[in-house]
Amino acid sequence: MKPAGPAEGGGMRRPIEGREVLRLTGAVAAGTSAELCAVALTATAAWLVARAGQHPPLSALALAIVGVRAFALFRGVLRYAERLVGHDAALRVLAGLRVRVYEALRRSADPAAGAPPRTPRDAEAVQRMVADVESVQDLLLRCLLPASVAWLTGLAAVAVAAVLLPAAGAVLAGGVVLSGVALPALAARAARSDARRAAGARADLAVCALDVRRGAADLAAFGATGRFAARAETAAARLARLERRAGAIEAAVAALGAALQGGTVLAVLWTARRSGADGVLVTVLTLTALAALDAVLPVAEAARRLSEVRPAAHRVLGLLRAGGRPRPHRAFVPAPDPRPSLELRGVRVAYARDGGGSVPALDGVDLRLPAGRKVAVVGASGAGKSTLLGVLTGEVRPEGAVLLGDAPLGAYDPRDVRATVRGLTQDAHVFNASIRANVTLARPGATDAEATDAACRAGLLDWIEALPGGWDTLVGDSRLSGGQRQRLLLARALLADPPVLVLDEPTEGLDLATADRLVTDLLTDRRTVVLVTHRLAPLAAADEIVVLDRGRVVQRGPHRDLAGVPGPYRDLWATESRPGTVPAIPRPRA
Ligand SMILES: Nc1ncnc2c1ncn2[C@@H]1O[C@H](COP(=O)(O)OP(=O)(O)OP(=O)(O)O)[C@@H](O)[C@H]1O
Repeated sequence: MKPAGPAEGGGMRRPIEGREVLRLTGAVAAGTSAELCAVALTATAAWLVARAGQHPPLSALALAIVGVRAFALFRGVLRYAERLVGHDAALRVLAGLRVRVYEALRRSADPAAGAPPRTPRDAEAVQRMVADVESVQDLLLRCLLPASVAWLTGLAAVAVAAVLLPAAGAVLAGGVVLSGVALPALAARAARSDARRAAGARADLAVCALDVRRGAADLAAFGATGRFAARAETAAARLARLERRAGAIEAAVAALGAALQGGTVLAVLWTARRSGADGVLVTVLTLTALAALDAVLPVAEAARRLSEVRPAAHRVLGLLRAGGRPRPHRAFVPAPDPRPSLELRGVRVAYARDGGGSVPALDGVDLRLPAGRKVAVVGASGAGKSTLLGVLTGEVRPEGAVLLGDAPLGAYDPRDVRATVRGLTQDAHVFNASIRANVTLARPGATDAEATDAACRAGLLDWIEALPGGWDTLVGDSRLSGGQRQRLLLARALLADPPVLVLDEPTEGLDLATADRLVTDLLTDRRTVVLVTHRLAPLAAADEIVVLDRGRVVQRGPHRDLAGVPGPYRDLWATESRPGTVPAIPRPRA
């Protein structure tokens, strides 16, 4: 049994590590100190002006003058320190979070480790998760940090005011609660429903814009550009309306905040005067209240942003919880033989339908693959061919039994399964890297001779050698023709050299002669091969051909038998043998 990787089986850690919590606390401390310096600066300056009006000796003002200078200086320095420490902590949290989220995504997408089959929306979900992680930065820097600083500053200002004049302290406390708690709650509530609607409108606009951009040529050819552009414009107008509304709410919250600040300042002034405090104290308390509310009012903006980023933060946390939950320790059976048999018994796969219910992609499929057997799978589009390969590789978990050697496929370490059954599946990817890196990805230790041999068998070598950059030429999905891409992926699959090779349409995009030569070569290989193909000409070399229709095996046997009996295979064979016809499996009538 192989040792588990560093992240495998790791328990759920806190979303933010202890050291980052310490850094963030430091940022809050620096931010609060900066805001307190600002409040103290206003209060001291107020005292200085009011006291100076009484014409005291200069020495009586000296300390306050020094205080004003010191508070102004420290305010700047501390604000800088807050930005520095806060951003440093947030970026560190983000860096750690990214690694853990990708790890959790990897685990949650590993079907062999218990993940559900992939859905077409998986890529969308991964993209959204990447954006979600970025929004955690906003959560820290624009929500939690400013809100903590504001509340602590408000609390300290209320305490100081209460010491100077308890009644004024009580009034200021009321103003702080209204501006720091009630107003933010209101702002968050208004923003929440707006954010939901705006997110929907933004997604609609993105889909429309993507359709117009990607399908520009088709739309122009069919004269439908105007209709699709109008759809995009409607979506854009709806988004603009929502954004204008959000702007109006933001302005209303700011106005309400200013009114609360003004009201609190006037109330403190009135209370201080009524309590008989001297003019200097009244001035100090009034301006302290003004500065304290200046510090507290940003909580409303933080709350508004919080309601925008909260769904994203929930999704990240949910993923970390699901992906980081300790997996029960599983004892795997030892790796299979170097040339194992593979068998499906009564295999059934049903995919969930969007509107509810499920649709069977495979229904009671049996398949025996003793070591070295060559099987071709044919059938109409949607018949279940790719799903069948997914079951063999462990990507799709079916009902029924899948035996690798003597043990169920699920009893093996997923890494052993991957090393034993693999090949070319429909979602294989060409990376933006050199041809060499793309081909040897399957076996990083492969020698040049082995890579050359795989490329030669895949019919790729002549093309590589004709390139000025040869094996070091940079490629990527968008820089290759369909045939080049397929051959490159096939070379990678051949170099992997697994005991059971599964190939989904390996000859797609190749000319017929090359495709037939390639399939014949694959079907005379020493290993087990399961091949999905639409081209029947070279299938005489296969031990068995399995014809699928709507998830069921409707015919099976060698080419010479199937081609001689009435049925979908003979129909297809007749069509393919007729010159100038496009092969296609006809569906038997239901
Ligand atoms: N992830 C999925 N979610 C929902 N339905 C799916 C999913 N994958 C496949 N299906 C459905 O299962 C059925 C079998 O699909 P599968 O891809 O196995 O067919 P196929 O024979 O390989 O088709 P093709 O030749 O077009 O690739 C189809 O009806 C398809 O729509």
